[in-house]
Amino acid sequence: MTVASVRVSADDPYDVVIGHHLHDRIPALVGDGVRRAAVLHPPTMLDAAERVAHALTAAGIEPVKVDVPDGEAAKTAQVAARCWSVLGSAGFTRSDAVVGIGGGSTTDLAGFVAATWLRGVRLVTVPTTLLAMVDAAVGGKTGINTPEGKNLVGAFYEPAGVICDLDTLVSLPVPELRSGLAEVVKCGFIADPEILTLVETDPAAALDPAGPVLAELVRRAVQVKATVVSADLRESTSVGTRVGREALNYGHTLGHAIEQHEQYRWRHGEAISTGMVFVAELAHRAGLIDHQLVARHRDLLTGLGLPTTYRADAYEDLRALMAVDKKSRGATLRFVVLHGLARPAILAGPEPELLAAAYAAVSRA
Ligand SMILES: NC(=O)c1ccc[n+]([C@@H]2O[C@H](COP(=O)([O-])OP(=O)(O)OC[C@H]3O[C@@H](n4cnc5c(N)ncnc54)[C@H](O)[C@@H]3O)[C@@H](O)[C@H]2O)c1
Ligand SMILES: O=C(O)C(=O)C[C@@H](O)[C@H](O)[C@H](O)COP(=O)(O)O
Ligand SMILES: [Zn+2]
Repeated sequence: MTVASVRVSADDPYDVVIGHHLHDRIPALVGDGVRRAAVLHPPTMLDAAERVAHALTAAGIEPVKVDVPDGEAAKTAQVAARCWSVLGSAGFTRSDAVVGIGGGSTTDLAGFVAATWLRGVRLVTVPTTLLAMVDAAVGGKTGINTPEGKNLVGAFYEPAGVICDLDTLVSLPVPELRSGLAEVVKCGFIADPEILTLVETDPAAALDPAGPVLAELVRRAVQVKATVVSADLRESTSVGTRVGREALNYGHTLGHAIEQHEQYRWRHGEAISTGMVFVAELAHRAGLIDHQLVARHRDLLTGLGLPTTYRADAYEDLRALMAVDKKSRGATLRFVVLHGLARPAILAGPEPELLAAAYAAVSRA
């Protein structure tokens, strides 16, 4: 049953289908002319991958299951190379396809493998975490990490379609739901304040994987992402303070630095949560937003059980890690900030004192 279908209209339009019992639709999306499909999945999604493999077989498509490491450990050059070897040994051609079923780590890797094998084979993403449904599996950013930083190697490569089966969220641990909600809340601050109202009105309902509130939050967040990506797929339209796709990076400059500093022990959404409060503090100190909007960030995110502080002694390390952020231009750090609710903009090269003061406001001993 489809709850909503959201179109992404960038280079090659495709739909993000949100609903229940949707996995039967995967073979049709993989495509008629396709002979074989590699099904990349983490160990936690083995059963789901087997069901998908069964459905593909029934549709006359030969499945090749590829078990990839769980979590961030999947996003390495070594794992990508292992996937290329599997495709190479199986003789995958351009009439074959890649399906990524799992969280954002799996769909980022699967997308990168699909983008790079033979310079591009068909890709279908099947996100099974909240975070991947509302963000990672949608919009064509694919990639892996390097020792120097997060997502430093990758490609913009669009899927042929995205299947968000809400039923899979029922087995998702609560901390993973919270992490996904951080990206949902991000969409609220940058574009759709109704998201914030829904979460503030009933945070427990937002965390109920089987309830209607979460389904509505998924639809709204996917719509925000689709609108932004449709206007600026390759993140190339920011000029001066005006921001394009980079708006989706709200909270990510510090967030990615924290993830790397923690050697990926923090979940992505947890790091982004602290990162959002940090840029709200930065925008406030730059005279762009009032303190009530900063407090709204803190209250909403703590209300969801997400972190909003980080170690005071890590500041110098984090500054160095932020320098490799993709938004940097030369030595100039660029941050996505708000000029008001749902008014994202770029703040380039803030004074070191301003940065340090904003960090002090989110730091703890
Ligand atoms: N490409 C993009 O635009 C984009 C956007 C946002 C985030 N990301 C990336 O996504 C990654 C984070 O994704 P994530 O939060 O989904 O983490 P994840 O992929 O590591 O998944 C989190 C955990 O949930 C488990 N899991 C997945 N589905 C499950 C289910 N239905 N039931 C039980 N357990 C399940 C996984 O095995 C894993 O242990 C990060 O690498 C981040 O950089 C990419
Ligand atoms: O889709 C985008 O664009 C985003 O920035 C979404 C982010 O939530 C996501 O974490 C993305 O992977 C970050 O991209 P990066 O370019 O900063 O690596
Ligand atoms: Zn993110």
